[in-house]
Amino acid sequence: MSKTTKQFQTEVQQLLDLVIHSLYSNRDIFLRELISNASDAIDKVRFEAHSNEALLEGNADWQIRLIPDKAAGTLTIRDNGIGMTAEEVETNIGTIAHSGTRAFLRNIKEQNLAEHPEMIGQFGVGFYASFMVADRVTLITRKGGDGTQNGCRWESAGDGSYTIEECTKEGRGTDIVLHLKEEMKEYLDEWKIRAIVKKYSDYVQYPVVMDITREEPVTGADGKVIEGAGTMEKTTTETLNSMKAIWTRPKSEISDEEYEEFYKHISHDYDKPFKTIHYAAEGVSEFRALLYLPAHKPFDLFMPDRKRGVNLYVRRVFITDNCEHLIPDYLRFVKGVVDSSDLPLNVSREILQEDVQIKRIEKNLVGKILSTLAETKEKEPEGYLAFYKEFGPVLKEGIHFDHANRDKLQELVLFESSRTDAGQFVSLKEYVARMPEGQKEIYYITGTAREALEQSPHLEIFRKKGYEVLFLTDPVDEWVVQHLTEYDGKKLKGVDRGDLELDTEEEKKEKEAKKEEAVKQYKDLLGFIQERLREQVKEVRFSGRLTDSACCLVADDYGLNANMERILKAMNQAVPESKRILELNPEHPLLQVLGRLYEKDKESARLADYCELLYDQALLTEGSPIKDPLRFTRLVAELMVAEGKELAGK
Ligand SMILES: Nc1ncnc2c1ncn2[C@@H]1O[C@H](COP(=O)(O)OP(=O)(O)OP(=O)(O)O)[C@@H](O)[C@H]1O
Repeated sequence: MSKTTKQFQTEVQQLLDLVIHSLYSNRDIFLRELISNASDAIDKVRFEAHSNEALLEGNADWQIRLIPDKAAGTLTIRDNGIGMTAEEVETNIGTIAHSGTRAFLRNIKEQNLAEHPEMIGQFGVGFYASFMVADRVTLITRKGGDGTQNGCRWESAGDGSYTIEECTKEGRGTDIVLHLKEEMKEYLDEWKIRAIVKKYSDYVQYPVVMDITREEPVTGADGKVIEGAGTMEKTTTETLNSMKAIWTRPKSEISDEEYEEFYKHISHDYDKPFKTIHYAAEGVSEFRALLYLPAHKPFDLFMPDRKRGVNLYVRRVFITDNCEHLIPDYLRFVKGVVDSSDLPLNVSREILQEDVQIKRIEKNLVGKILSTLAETKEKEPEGYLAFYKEFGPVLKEGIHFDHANRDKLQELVLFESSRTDAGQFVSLKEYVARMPEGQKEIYYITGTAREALEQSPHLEIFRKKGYEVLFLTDPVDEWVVQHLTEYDGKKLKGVDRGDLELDTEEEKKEKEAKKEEAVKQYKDLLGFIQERLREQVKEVRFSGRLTDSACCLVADDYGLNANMERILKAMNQAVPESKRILELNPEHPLLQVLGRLYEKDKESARLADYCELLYDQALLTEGSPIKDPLRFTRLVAELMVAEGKELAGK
């Protein structure tokens, strides 16, 4: 392959522009990113060499070497990791594979990145961070096991294009040569480099080395200083990091700053973590875990191709960052490291899928995370609330998927309610504790937004009775309530489904009497409305839940409610045919008008129109779309005109 010039994928260039122009608040991190890539590359070759020793080329002296060259103005980061083929360079460096990340980048333009660098930090600028300090970057790499002539040289000035060509390269691995910008030459300074490595990469488990040259007194063959002989330059290779995997150290010896830096290293988050969980499990399964609960949700929390957050190590050797069964999906926001003493080093990724040790570890991690959350909720309610606002919708998925931990999870979930202010939450325990006497069930309403739910006619009777209703506005809530059907011996009941057990015996009798009276009076009318709306509803009946509104739609106990219908449609799923019940308020004046019209002329077109309007009204008040908005507005307009004419005639 001769030297070719190629264009970056649009989003890569966009990312580069963002890095160059917006991310100047902490340039030092470029070195952390490159050392971290080098360390990942060594992890990979070390792991793959278990099944293919040829990759090693006889060199297992793992090392990341930093080479500052003041004369050339370059800083080189050299590793003897896995290296890349030319194709890999093109896909890894020239493109962004994740569609979610691409979409995010497209949208990020409008944000003020200079003020919110954490937005971009969320997915890690990785290699591109080089361009914060360099105006040209050369990458020379060769894949382990390939011949020395199969190297690849890539170069770019970060201005939209790059060149790529083949080259020879002696050692396996990758050199990143940063041609430092004039004002970035401080990164050639030994002390600056030392300080950055110590701060950001101390725990990297391979030696980060650098040649250090010092003026020293001349010594003789016996190593003794020769008096009066002056000084000479002496170069020694020094390891700059302690290489102590932070998770293997005792908790008492680790400072908050160290925990924080490690979190930032693995998560690319700019913020501190919300909670750090560090422990050693002993017994059936032996492992150490260092887990973090982030403070803010990443942009890709709901994207299917997001990265997993917990890396698996076996006795300090990295195995995978993609172990599916290490942590359940509903805790996918957790970041960290698990280091097992039980698994074999050459465990294959396929075996991991089925491994009983992994299942044990998962069970233990989940238990620890949930108990930490429970403790936090108890001791730091405000902190927990802030965390819950970020991750509550994900945590709630556990109620649906994690049967074994449902009891614990139901203590962790929070909901807004008719008694909380917007943005404030209540737990099920608190709800039950403040239930007024006489209330037997826990009530909730599902929908898309609190503002809409507050207006719902379904709440009227609950307001009157002083019963609190939980507002379930996350799409996942519909699934949550399918599994969370009871709490503390009390049934959870949707206010928009089935019959409600709200009244005392006396109230019931009174209401029944009223209903009977209404049925007697409007029996034929009820039948007539039902007939007119045969296509739309299953039944028309009088309501016990309305006090102010004229009508509403309710689902039967197992039918689809309006919210579920909306969610399924939004997911492009087939919505099963399910008609609901139209409930009418027997005391509403509208019913009397309909009654009079019916008596006067059953065949009247206006009566038929009113039936339709009634149904549309019920749909609109619950926030559902009506089938024919044009016809609806025409009917309302006609009504207004008729009213006008009547007025004129008076
Ligand atoms: N020193 C290296 N040796 C081998 N491969 C590398 C090296 N540096 C980068 N790569 C490859 O390039 C890819 C992109 O690197 P980049 O730093 O941009 O992102 P990343 O490391 O995958 O993601 P993140 O920085 O978010 O962890 C890496 O996934 C890796 O495959």
